[in-house]
Amino acid sequence: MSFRPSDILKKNLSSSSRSWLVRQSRDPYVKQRLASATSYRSRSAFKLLEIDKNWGRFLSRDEICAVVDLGAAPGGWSQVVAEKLGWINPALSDEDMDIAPNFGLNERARIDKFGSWSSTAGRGVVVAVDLLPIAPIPGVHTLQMDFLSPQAAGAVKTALSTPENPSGMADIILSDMAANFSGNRVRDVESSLDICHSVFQFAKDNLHVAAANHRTDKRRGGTLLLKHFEHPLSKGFREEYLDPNFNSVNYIKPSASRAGSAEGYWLCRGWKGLRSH
Ligand SMILES: C[S@@+](CC[C@H](N)C(=O)[O-])C[C@H]1O[C@@H](n2cnc3c(N)ncnc32)[C@H](O)[C@@H]1O
Repeated sequence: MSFRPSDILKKNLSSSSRSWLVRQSRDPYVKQRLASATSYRSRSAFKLLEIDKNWGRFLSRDEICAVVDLGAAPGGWSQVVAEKLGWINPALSDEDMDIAPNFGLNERARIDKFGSWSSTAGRGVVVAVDLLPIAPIPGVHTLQMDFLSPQAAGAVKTALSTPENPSGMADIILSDMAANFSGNRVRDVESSLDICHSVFQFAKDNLHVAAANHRTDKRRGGTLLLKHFEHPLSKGFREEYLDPNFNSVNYIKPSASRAGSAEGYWLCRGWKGLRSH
């Protein structure tokens, strides 16, 4: 499938729509995603693949068995996680995948070789939440709801509680949630911070704490990957809530994230289990 706006189409569009179309048509990640109907559903998937690859492949560790994906629609991140947990057949091994700098190009090779994604028996549970519907993904339990609603935490907890994960605790919480842009910078940052606070509250009650005895149980403190928008208020949030409660917090701007966007991610590793907020 190609994505090149025709001259007639370009002539009839507003200048902002025209530049959007041109930008899309030149974007290597958009091209890659459109190359196959069975490939990742979102351009965002390449951000998660890049972060995982550059930060210790935290999605693939053996002990990972419960992952929450917040703001998951259309499902690109959930596809990546389902693949890492073995729910989607990774026809090529991780070693074969040379994600950077041409993120996902081996995905094309994988699809060419095997025809389409195929599902297998994986491990663990993935819970994906969004206001919008998410088409089924093997191994992923989807919840269509507002994560900021009072019912959300309980619903996610129930979905996480499986015979394999009786505590209902999460090993990894991912949040790519973003409210629709209003165009008002202050309001947009405030909505992003509301989301960050709500995700932190959920993490506080539901992220695995490191196992007390590392010799018998290798489980580390849980991981939180949290999208936010750069702003002094966001920096304050990080200093007050994230830095004291995780062993490490890193700011990441993946190359698949558009340079002009203020979005960034905090990768917070080693939840300490403090309950001070
Ligand atoms: C950038 S998209 C996520 C893309 C996704 N990571 C992927 O790879 O397909 C952000 C999502 O956040 C969702 N969202 C925003 N506010 C939300 C809320 N309060 N509750 C649940 N989802 C929300 C939006 O509906 C949108 O689908």
